[in-house]
Amino acid sequence: MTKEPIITISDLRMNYGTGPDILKGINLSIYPGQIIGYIGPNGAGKSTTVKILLGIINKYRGEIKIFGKDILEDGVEYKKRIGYVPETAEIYENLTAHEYLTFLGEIYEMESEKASNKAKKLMELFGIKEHYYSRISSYSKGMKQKLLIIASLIHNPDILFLDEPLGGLDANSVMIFKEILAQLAEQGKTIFYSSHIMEIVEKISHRILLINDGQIVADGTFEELKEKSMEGSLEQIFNQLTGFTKHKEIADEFVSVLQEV
Ligand SMILES: Nc1ncnc2c1ncn2[C@@H]1O[C@H](COP(=O)(O)OP(=O)(O)OP(=O)(O)O)[C@@H](O)[C@H]1O
Repeated sequence: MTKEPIITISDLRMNYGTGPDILKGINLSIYPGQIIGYIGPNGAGKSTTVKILLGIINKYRGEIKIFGKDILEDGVEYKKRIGYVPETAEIYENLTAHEYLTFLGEIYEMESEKASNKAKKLMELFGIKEHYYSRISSYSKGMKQKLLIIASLIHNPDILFLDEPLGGLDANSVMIFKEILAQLAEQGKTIFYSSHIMEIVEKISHRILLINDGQIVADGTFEELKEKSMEGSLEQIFNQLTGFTKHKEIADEFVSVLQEV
């Protein structure tokens, strides 16, 4: 790979104050123009990694460089070039989409009118333009998700962090969004895609990272992981690498407990 990495993570370790390390020495170089599928079991450390990269958590050990600069030294500058769809949305329900998106645009130093026009166009393309002046509290789940996606992209960021971004989206919208991601990657944007939906991660990712118990245990293209593990699907690779073989046993027991009086 001839390009310079856009994100470099060196020996990243962190804990939440008490107990053992949640991240146990992560080393990664991420290159522009790639969709990175970031997967792992519940509690493995995915959201923690993303929150560190976003600067939300800054008590960590190791070094992180984004756009070539240590993020602890770069302050807010690098954040202007980053977009984020969080796992749980903290949308300001009492605002309208118009208010929310123009407010965000202004934070990103866009002209208010330009931000508003762009927001309206993007809402139209997602089929929700007629709700532009409605309060977000009146939106359906999928509509809120579309709004979050627009909010993460309105300033045309170079790196996009997506945490389970498809929640509530209908099949047609999923198709549009997957195509948008592919085109953004082609333009050289970097997309960090964290999800539990293995079929989608398998299809869209140029590179898959599997974190288990705070460590990266697999790193490669889907084809590379498949070859190494001798498994056919990403779901099976995930089961194998996380040492999980008991789904039937646990389900049997769960159903049998339900039948107890
Ligand atoms: N604010 C917090 N305080 C203490 N421990 C936390 C906090 N947030 C997360 N943890 C712990 O850190 C570990 C990693 O959590 P994290 O949210 O990064 O996992 P994840 O891989 O994103 O999981 P999921 O797939 O369930 O979203 C878990 O053991 C969790 O209990």
